[in-house]
Amino acid sequence: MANTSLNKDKIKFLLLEGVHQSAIDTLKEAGYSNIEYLKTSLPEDQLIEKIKDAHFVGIRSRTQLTRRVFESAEKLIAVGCFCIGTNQVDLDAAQEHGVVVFNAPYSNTRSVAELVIAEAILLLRRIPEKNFETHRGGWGKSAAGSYEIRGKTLGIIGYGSIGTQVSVLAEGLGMKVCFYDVITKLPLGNATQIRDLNELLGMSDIVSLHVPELPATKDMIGEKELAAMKKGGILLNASRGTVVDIEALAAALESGHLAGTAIDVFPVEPRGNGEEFVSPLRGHDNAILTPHIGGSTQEAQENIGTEVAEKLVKYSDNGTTISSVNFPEVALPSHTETHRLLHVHNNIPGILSEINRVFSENNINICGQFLQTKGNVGYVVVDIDAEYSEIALERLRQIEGTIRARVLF
Ligand SMILES: NC(=O)c1ccc[n+]([C@@H]2O[C@H](COP(=O)([O-])OP(=O)(O)OC[C@H]3O[C@@H](n4cnc5c(N)ncnc54)[C@H](O)[C@@H]3O)[C@@H](O)[C@H]2O)c1
Ligand SMILES: O=C(O)[C@H](O)COP(=O)(O)O
Repeated sequence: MANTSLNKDKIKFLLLEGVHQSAIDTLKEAGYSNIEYLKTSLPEDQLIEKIKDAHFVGIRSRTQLTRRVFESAEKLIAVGCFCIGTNQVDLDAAQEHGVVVFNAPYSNTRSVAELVIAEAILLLRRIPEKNFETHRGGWGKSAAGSYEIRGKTLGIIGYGSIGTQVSVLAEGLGMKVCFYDVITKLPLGNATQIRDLNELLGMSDIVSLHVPELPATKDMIGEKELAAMKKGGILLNASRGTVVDIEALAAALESGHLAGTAIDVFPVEPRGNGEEFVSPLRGHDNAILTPHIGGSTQEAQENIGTEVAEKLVKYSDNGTTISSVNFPEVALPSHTETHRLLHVHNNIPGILSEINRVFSENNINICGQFLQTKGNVGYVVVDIDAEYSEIALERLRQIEGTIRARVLF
């Protein structure tokens, strides 16, 4: 088991939002026992108090890690997003404070893809309305407005990890698939890339959104885009709530322009279970509304727990930052018989020579050195003889532009 300069029982992990038990198991197996576990997210002020003595924090999509939070989190060295999205984290502020952010880019993608396909079938058969009607004592046996999925056209917006899986599953069911993406993508199966969003909207029976939350995707589907969809079309959104203008969607359902919708993510979501969900879509029988559970399956959550916890352990034990979303990526070998210095600094000219001066002036032999920069931050890792690590660490911390430095034994 690798050693850290601080005893492992002093390294505190704060895990929020009920991340899976597999995360705790992974941390404990690696020797980390100082774990505070909360089932919910925390509002900013409470989070600021809790995070003060944490070295690592684990969150899901609900916890907002703002600049203010990073300013108070003096001990924090890494964030684990136990989900795909990282839009809830101020990544620039994290970088400026030398905090590495990891996520789980793939583990829940299959769960989202399965949900989307299931919703498409249910909406084409008008099951949500029939379900409500039957529960109310009605009996609406009719084929009117009900269709097979076979032969229908699915338009995917955002052909990434989830969009591509939806594409493959849809083709397996006999659908025609087209997609729109800002990047030229290799189509899987017989899918076709369409360069114009309006064209895709006009040719699809079902439109499914799989883009990230970005300024460019905010209200990407509004009144104009909904009008460009086929009459009787179906809209699915399991990406981010900001992507669809929800008032315009409600209007498109009310006017009968759309036959149905399934929405898993909303512009404003309750902060936790128990808080009322408010939306203009409530009360529409042809709208499947789910509480942001696209990735909420046992399989996905267990895999995410292990994946992200392993990344945090690796960074703590060894300094590796591979697959970080905001930090220079460095894959490091293990360091037996040497001590490892980790130096995070502002990416400014001359800082590497300042770092190397510490070793040359103190006659310290460098056994291994790794450097990577990303944006405004640089990350240098230096393996040296154990006896010199304390003095070198002290000197490295004095270099102007240093954000954070630590040593691994
Ligand atoms: N509902 C849930 O529980 C749930 C679960 C997992 C992921 N998600 C969300 O799903 C989304 C997609 O996830 P992913 O893993 O497929 O992401 P990804 O990064 O693999 O794919 C996103 C795709 O969108 C494309 N894109 C970006 N901007 C675009 C634009 N303006 N127009 C068209 N295409 C654009 C990208 O080029 C990329 O191909 C993310 O927002 C993620 O947070 C939601
Ligand atoms: O970004 C994600 O992976 C999804 O939005 C799921 O987030 P969750 O873990 O908070 O359900």
